[in-house]
Amino acid sequence: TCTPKNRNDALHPLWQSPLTIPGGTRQSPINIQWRDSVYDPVLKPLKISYDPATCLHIWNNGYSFLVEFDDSADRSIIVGGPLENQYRLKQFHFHWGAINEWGSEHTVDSKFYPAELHLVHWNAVVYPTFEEAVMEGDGLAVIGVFLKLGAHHEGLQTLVDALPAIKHKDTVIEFDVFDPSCLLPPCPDYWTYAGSLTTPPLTESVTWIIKKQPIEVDENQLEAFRMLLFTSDGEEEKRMVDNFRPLQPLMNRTVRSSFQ
Ligand SMILES: C[C@H](CNC(=O)c1ccc(S(N)(=O)=O)cc1)Cn1ccc2ccccc21
Ligand SMILES: [Zn+2]
Repeated sequence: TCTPKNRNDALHPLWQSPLTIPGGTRQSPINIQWRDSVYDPVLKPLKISYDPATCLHIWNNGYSFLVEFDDSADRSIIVGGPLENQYRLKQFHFHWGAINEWGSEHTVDSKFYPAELHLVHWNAVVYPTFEEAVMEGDGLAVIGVFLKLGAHHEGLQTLVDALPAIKHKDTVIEFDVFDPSCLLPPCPDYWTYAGSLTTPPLTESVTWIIKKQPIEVDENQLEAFRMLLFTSDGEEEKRMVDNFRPLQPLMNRTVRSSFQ
């Protein structure tokens, strides 16, 4: 079998794209080594205000399932934390594993969680469109929330109940009211670092805000994620699992914490 001359040339099976961006210096995800993170007293609390009525639809895009929001005005926004401007919520989605041993994109002290939620926001103060913000260093802000196996999560169940209707790639259903705040842990503590999108185009445009405290979901809810398919209706079925990118080198970056 022909193996790439080095791992960097390996193609990731899921995305048929290089595992590393040539010249990439701020790629995501990364391992967060708790003891190496630096408390920054200048970091403000993150202020989150979402309008549940901005929710549009939930769909399977062949990588994950995502809930999209009306981002034509400043109705669902985050501000503060490490951010200079306010950022508008565009969508949220998840990454998960085939089994509970792995599935998250970021790790904490090399520990994987079974899944990770990403709430994707863009800097509409500075950039006219999301597409342009995707290409800029301060264009996006993504809140990462770890999911751990535990109690049933009421708020998540609303999403889980919709999944059978979007089993196949490119299926979508109306989703008119949902407040993503119910998916956030109560603890305000977070880590933050400069990174990238974890799927193509892998642009280095994301200020990552990773919540320290995970939310708890139960086994049935994780299994519901795993019944989704990467494939379209009529194609040979491929279960949507392990849709996370491998860890990327920290390089010359410091992870800051909002807590001591
Ligand atoms: C990026 C955009 C599609 N991707 C995303 O929006 C996205 C958002 C968050 C993450 S994560 N997992 O890091 O939170 C990953 C991908 C399409 N798009 C817009 C402009 C554009 C230009 C070239 C190719 C695709 C393009
Ligand atoms: Zn993601």
